[in-house]
Amino acid sequence: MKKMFINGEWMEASSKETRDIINPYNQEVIATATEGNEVDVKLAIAAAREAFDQAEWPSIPAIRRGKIVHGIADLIERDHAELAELESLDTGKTVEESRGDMDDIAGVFRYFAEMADKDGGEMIDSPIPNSTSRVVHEPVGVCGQITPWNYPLLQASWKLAPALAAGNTLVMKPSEITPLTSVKIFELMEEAGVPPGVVNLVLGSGARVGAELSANDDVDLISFTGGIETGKKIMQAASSNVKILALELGGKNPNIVFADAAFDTAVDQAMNAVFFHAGQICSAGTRLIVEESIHDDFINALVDRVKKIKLGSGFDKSTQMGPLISEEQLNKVSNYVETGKQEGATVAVGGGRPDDPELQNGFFYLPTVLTNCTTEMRVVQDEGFGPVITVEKFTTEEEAVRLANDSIYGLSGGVFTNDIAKAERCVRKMRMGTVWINDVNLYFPQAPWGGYKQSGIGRELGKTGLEEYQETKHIFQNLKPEPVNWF
Ligand SMILES: NC(=O)c1ccc[n+]([C@@H]2O[C@H](COP(=O)([O-])OP(=O)(O)OC[C@H]3O[C@@H](n4cnc5c(N)ncnc54)[C@H](O)[C@@H]3O)[C@@H](O)[C@H]2O)c1
Ligand SMILES: C[N+](C)(C)CC=O
Repeated sequence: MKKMFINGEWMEASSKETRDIINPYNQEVIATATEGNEVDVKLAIAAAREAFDQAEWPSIPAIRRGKIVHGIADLIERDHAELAELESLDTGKTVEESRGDMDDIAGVFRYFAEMADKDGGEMIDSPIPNSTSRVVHEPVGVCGQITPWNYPLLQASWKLAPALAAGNTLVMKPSEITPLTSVKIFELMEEAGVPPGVVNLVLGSGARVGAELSANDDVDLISFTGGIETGKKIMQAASSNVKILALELGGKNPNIVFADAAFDTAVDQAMNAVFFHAGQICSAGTRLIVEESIHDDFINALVDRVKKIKLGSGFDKSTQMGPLISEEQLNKVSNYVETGKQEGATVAVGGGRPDDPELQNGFFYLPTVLTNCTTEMRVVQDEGFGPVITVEKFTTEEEAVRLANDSIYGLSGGVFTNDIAKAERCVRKMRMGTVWINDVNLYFPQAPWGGYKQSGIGRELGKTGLEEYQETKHIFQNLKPEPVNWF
């Protein structure tokens, strides 16, 4: 039984309800998790509140907090193989991808561990005679953290590491369908010496655990990664006590390919942009925008390679793409492609489930390329969150940028060209939080991550990722106090 971690103790939900955790490759039950509700999350929030207000964790020297966060990274490296396998079992992604995630995750804990004691505040040149003025950063308090199923531990690490380094206490709610690595990281945080009550884990649904965490007045900050509609609900709930809010939402990310780009690299990267983790990536380059003069050759080359993508178990070394996460997601992607067909898109390859008998129990969908797409189509505007690329054409640089920006989202985008001045002009006009020139889907702890427009509010990672978990305080000191005699 996968349990919750509240106030330093592993426990079952008060209701004793449970949930089966399903392997998306074959629908086998791989674990049973206790299913929390409002009662459990209130208990966890009370523990986090007390741990913060007693102030042991927020007030220990930051260098000691940093050492504990480094210790968590050490344990992730020690248990790297086990964590990667758990993540693949739970999500269906290839073990190779999960290993890469675990490297990134250890790096995120190290990055924020190093930052913990580097902020000594800032002196301000006070305009008032005989005074000092300085700015210090302090932890925000109790943080609620809600994560999605597509990168369960990676998205959790982007929240846990900075929150801890900055001296906060927290309650995390992972996706109810992929809790395995989140449970494991809480075991590792306990082993690393994080004091009781500082980190709390509540398992359960968004509608019950997530909603309570977002609305509860004892929570000072809510950090959410997930879909846009859930983000809007959380924003409303968080208004109850004017919580600090950080939202990492969806994307519908353009990938512009100019005729002068290195052709084979651009084809290769157009695939990397979207077929990792079966396209279930917020920053997946699902909108391919290709210059008309190379469009037909580009699509032919792309389709040739897409046909060869090997689907299968994430544990099979020859597998290049695993299943979708759930039946619900499979239906969503199938309906999305059907919508595209009705709108006039052409299926150049894929467009359905594979007929390989070995894949019938898994939630597999073929890698798919839809051509003849135009910006107003739903398939070009909606986040499908599956292995599907839509292809649009352009003739001028201005048109390419205009198409790329024609979206409610603004998470990420790519530009492929050998003309660096053109690339620079384009990326400066693209309204997205991350833009790549001649590359796709790269992120690392040192650089901020987040969205423009409806892709979110705030930034994770980088210096800003720590600041998200800090309050800013101005301290003014009168060095020569005496009566003012105004009244
Ligand atoms: N911007 C990013 O960095 C980023 C990263 C990963 C995923 N995502 C986005 O996440 C989405 C896929 O993940 P998902 O399907 O798990 O998203 P989701 O919004 O359905 O669920 C995310 C989390 O929110 C919880 N939740 C659901 N309803 C809730 C409510 N009313 N109140 C509080 N919590 C609630 C869920 O239980 C889950 O833990 C995609 O849109 C993807 O683009 C964004
Ligand atoms: C943020 N990222 C790219 C790691 C995962 C998005 O789904």
